[in-house]
Amino acid sequence: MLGQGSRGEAGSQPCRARVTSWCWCWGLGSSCPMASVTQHHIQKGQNCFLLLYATSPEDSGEEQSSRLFQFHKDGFLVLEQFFSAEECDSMRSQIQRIVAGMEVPPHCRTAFSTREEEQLQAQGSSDYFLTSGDKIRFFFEKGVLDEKGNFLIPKEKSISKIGHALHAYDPVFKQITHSPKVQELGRKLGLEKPVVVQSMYIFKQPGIGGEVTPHQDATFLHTEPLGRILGFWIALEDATQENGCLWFIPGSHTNGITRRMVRAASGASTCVEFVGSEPAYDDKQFIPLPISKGGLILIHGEVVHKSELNSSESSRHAFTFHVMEAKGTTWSKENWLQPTPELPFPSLYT
Ligand SMILES: O=C(O)CCC(=O)C(=O)O
Ligand SMILES: [Fe+2]
Repeated sequence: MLGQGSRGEAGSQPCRARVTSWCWCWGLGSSCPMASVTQHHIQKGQNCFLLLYATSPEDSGEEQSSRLFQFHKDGFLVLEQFFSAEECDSMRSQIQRIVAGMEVPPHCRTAFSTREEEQLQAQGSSDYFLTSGDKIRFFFEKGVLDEKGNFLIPKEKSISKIGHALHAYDPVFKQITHSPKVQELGRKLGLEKPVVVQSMYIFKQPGIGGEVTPHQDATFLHTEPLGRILGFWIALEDATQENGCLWFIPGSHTNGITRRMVRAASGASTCVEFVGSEPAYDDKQFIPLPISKGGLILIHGEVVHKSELNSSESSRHAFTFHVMEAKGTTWSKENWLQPTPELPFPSLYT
């Protein structure tokens, strides 16, 4: 079984060694005995995973090692059938119950978007968004509300996402987030003190589910140093190119971030603002990652990813949560999302 335990010696000739074990390297630089191997063999970035080379063949776990190698290389990893159909259905049923009981005052009905201008207009000016980190709140697609916040289409078809604390306050999502297999994966990833910072249920409604423009999650969830954020994205239905699966730029997680969303100074007209800008990526750099219901995609906090408008007739529901390795990490006080006395970021390992 692959684990963190078998710390083999760092060979000076890593290419000849067999990669059988690994841990998360937090960019410890020269104090890390494996740093030279990492830099030589994996990537040049400061924040990267560190492969360890096992000394004994019994430790193998080659398949998992090669998957992890792929994760380090690409910045994302697909784990098919991580959750069962029943687990996916239980999340879907639970969200139906939550939506049935939804009450959102008209003035709180804001559209969710990752387009910068819209974000500043809608989320950025909205306290409803800014204080949603420790709540279960509802965000809507563009064009589904009139000026007074009345629904133009049935409300259950108008929701874009629910966030940002299902993992803490809803029993079904809490159980999934902290499920033994997620915890085991965290341990295999070498996470020592992982905390859950946010969660979202994303609907990608048929016909109107909006695009999520290219971004890096660390733009919104900034840490010092970088490299401490990991997204868990769970397909609750088959995600295809037609209904808006995720797309990634492989290897784009190694060059830091280009943009940050920060809390604006008090008195500003919006609650958040952007510092820096997202480069214009070439569409050809992205690869689609279709995945079946129950699949899990691990998303490195700095990998560039997006999803397109869902113009199909099938929805594309997903549950996603983000974890931070809290050991030796500072959460930015400028992030829109802040831990609160009611909800300090909970440990993944509970
Ligand atoms: O589900 C999507 O379309 C986008 C999700 C995403 O960007 C994320 O979970 O980090
Ligand atoms: Fe994202």
